[in-house]
Amino acid sequence: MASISTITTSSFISLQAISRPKSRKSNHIPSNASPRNPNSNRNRKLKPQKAKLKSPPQTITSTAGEATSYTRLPPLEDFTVPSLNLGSRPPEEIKLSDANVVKQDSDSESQRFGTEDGMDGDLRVDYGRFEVNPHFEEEEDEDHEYESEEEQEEEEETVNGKSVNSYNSDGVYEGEELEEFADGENVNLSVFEGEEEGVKEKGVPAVMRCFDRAKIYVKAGDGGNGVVAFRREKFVPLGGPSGGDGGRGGNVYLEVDGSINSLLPFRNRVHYRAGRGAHGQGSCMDGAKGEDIVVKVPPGTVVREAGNEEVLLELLSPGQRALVLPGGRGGRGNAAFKCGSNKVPRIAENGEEGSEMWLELELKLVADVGIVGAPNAGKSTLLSVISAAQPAIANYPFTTLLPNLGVVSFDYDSTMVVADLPGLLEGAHRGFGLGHEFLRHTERCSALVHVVDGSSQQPEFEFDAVRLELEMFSPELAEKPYVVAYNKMDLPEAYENWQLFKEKLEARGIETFCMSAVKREGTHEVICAAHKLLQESKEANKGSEGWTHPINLNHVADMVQRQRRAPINDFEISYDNASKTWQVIGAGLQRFVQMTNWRYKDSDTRFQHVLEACGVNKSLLKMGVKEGDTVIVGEMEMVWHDYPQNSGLSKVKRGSFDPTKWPEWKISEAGDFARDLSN
Ligand SMILES: Nc1nc2c(ncn2[C@@H]2O[C@H](COP(=O)(O)OP(=O)(O)OP(=O)(O)O)[C@@H](O)[C@H]2O)c(=O)[nH]1
Ligand SMILES: [Mg+2]
Repeated sequence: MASISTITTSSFISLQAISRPKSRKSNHIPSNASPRNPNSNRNRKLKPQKAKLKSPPQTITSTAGEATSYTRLPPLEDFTVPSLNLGSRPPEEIKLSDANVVKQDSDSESQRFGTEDGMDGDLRVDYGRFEVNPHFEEEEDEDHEYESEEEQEEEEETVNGKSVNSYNSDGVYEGEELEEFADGENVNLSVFEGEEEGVKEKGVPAVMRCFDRAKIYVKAGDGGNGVVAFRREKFVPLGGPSGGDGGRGGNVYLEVDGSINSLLPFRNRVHYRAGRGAHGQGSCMDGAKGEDIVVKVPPGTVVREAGNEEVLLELLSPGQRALVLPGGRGGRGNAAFKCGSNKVPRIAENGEEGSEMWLELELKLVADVGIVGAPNAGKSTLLSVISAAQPAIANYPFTTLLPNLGVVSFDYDSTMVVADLPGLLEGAHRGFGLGHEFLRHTERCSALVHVVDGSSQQPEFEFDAVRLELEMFSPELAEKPYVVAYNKMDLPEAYENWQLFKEKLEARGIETFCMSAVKREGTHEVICAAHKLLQESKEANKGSEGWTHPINLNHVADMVQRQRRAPINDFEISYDNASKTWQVIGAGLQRFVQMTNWRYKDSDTRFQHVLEACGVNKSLLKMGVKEGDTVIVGEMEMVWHDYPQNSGLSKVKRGSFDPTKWPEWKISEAGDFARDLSN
C-alpha cells in the first residue's frame, strides 16, 4: 500500500498511459470560450484532404458585375414560374395598407388580378405576406446544427442542388419545391395574424435571394513532422543527428477582391484548407512550407466567428488582406534536440496542427446614401435617373429583390455612392416582405432618401409606416439624417395630395421635396439635398472616431496564436468523482501533447520531464490524486501510480535513480502507436 511518505518521495509523476485516442484533436480556439475547454476536442476524423488547395476558385471572379452595380439580378424570366408570374402583373398599385389585410376573400382577389386577361387568376399573391415555400426556411435555417461535417456537406450539396440546379439553362425552374404551386393554386399567403417573433420570409427561390451572408470553414495547414535521422557518410564516423524540421503549414488569408459583388461563390464552396507543411528529411533538410490559401471576398465584408456577435474584421477596400489563421509550426527534427548531455537524440516532434474556424461573412454595401421607401414608390427609378445604374423598374412591388448601387457624379468633381434597397412593408421588422433583409446595408450610409409614392391613397401613412419600420429595425438608423422625396408628381392624384402632405410634414419640422422621377423633374434638388446632408455628416465626423480601416489586419491571427501558444505551466485541473478521472487542461500542454511523436523513445522521457517541470505532478499530488486514478492530459489518458513498479522498466531507467514510473502502453488499446516499454 502506498503510504504518505511513499507518495512524497515519489514526487515524479507516475502516470501510466492506458490508451491514446486515435481521433485528431481540434486546435480550434473559440474566442468566447476558454482555450482549455475540454469540449473543444474533436473526436471525429476530418475528411482527408483531397488535393492541394489553391487560391479561391476562378468562378468567384466570374460573378463580376457592372461598375456601377454591385448586385446581379437574374433575368426576370428566371422568376416566371407558373404561380409567380410577377412580370405580367396588371399595373395596379399595391398600397402599403394592403399589407394589413390578412384574409381576403377569393372574389376580391380575382377582382384584383382578374381572369379575363388570360392569367387564370394565378397571381393571387399578397405582397404583404410574401412567402412562397416554407420548405426553404427549413433548408436554409442558419442556426441548424450539424452533427458532423459530413452531414453538413451533404446538406449543403442538397441545398445547392435544389437552389442552383433547379434552374435549367433556359431559366425555367425545375425544382420540386414549386410543384405544389400549380396554375390556379394560391401561393402560400400564410403569415398569420398575431404572429410576432421569428417570422422571417425566406420563401423566395434561392436565386432571388441576395447572397450577402455566408458561413465558411477555414483551416490553416498543419506543420510537417520532424524526423530522426543520422548522418552516415564515408570518412565521417559518428556523423551525428541530421533529422530536418518539418515545414510550416500554410496560412489562411481573407482578401478583398473588387471584382466580386456577392457572397454567392461561398454557396458552392464552403471549406477552405491551407496546405500542410512537408515533413523534414535526412541530411538536415527541412520540409517545404505548406501552400497558403487566399479566400477572396467582396468589398464591404464583415467577418465574425460563427456563433459570436463580435466582429473580427471589416474588409472594405479592394486589395486589403488579412491573415486569419497562421499555419501550424513544423515539428523539430532530431538535429534540433542535440545537446551536450544528449548527442544522439532519438526524438522528433509532430508538426503543430493548424487552427480551424467557422467564419460568418456578411456583406454590407458601402454606400453614402440609401434610398428607402415602400414598394413601388419609385426608388429604382430615382437611382436610374441620378446615376448610370440600370436597376430593374416595373410597376409592381418588389421589382428590386437585391440592393443596387449607383455612383452619382456632381459637376464639381464630387461623387457619392447611392444604394437602392428593396421596398419596405409594414411589418418588415418581423420579416414581412424583403426590405428588412437588406436594411443592415444602410447602417453604413450617412444619409437616407425616403421616397414616398405620391399616388398612393395615404402618402402620409405610408411615410409614417416606413419610418416606423426603420426605427424598429435600428434606432440608430432612424436617427440618420434624411430627405423626403414625394414622387410621381406628374400624376394628378399625387399632385393633388402634395400640398396637404407637405404641410403636414412641415408642421412636424420635416423638409420635403417633390419630384417626378420618370420625368426627371425635381430629382436634382433631392439628390443635392442628400449630398448636403452627407457633407454635413462627414464634417461632423471629421476628427471624431468615424469608421476607419484597422491598421493591423492580422490581429485575428495574433489572437489565435496567443491562445495557442499559452505557457505550458498555465493549466487547470478538474476532478470527476464518478469516473475518478483527473483532467489537466491547458492550451500549452495540449499543444505539447499533440506535438509529441510517440514513435520515438525519447519522447516518453521528455514528456515525463515536462509534466514534472511544469508542475502537473505536484498539483495532482496536492489535490489528492490516488493510486489507480485516471489522469487525462490533452489526448493522453494515463493511470496514476504512487510508487515505482519494477516490472519491465530497467531499460528506461538505466543510469537514472529517479523513482519515476515510466508509461506502460497497452498494446491492445493503443493500436499502431503502442509498444510496451517493459520489453
Ligand atoms: N408616373 C410616374 N411613375 C413613376 C414615377 N417614378 C416611378 N414610377 C413608376 O413606378 C413604378 C415603380 O417604380 P420602381 O422604380 O420600380 O419602384 P421601386 O420603389 O423601386 O419598387 P420596388 O423595387 O418594387 O420596391 C414603375 O412603373 C415606374 O415607372 C414617377 O415619377 N411618375
Ligand atoms: Mg426598385
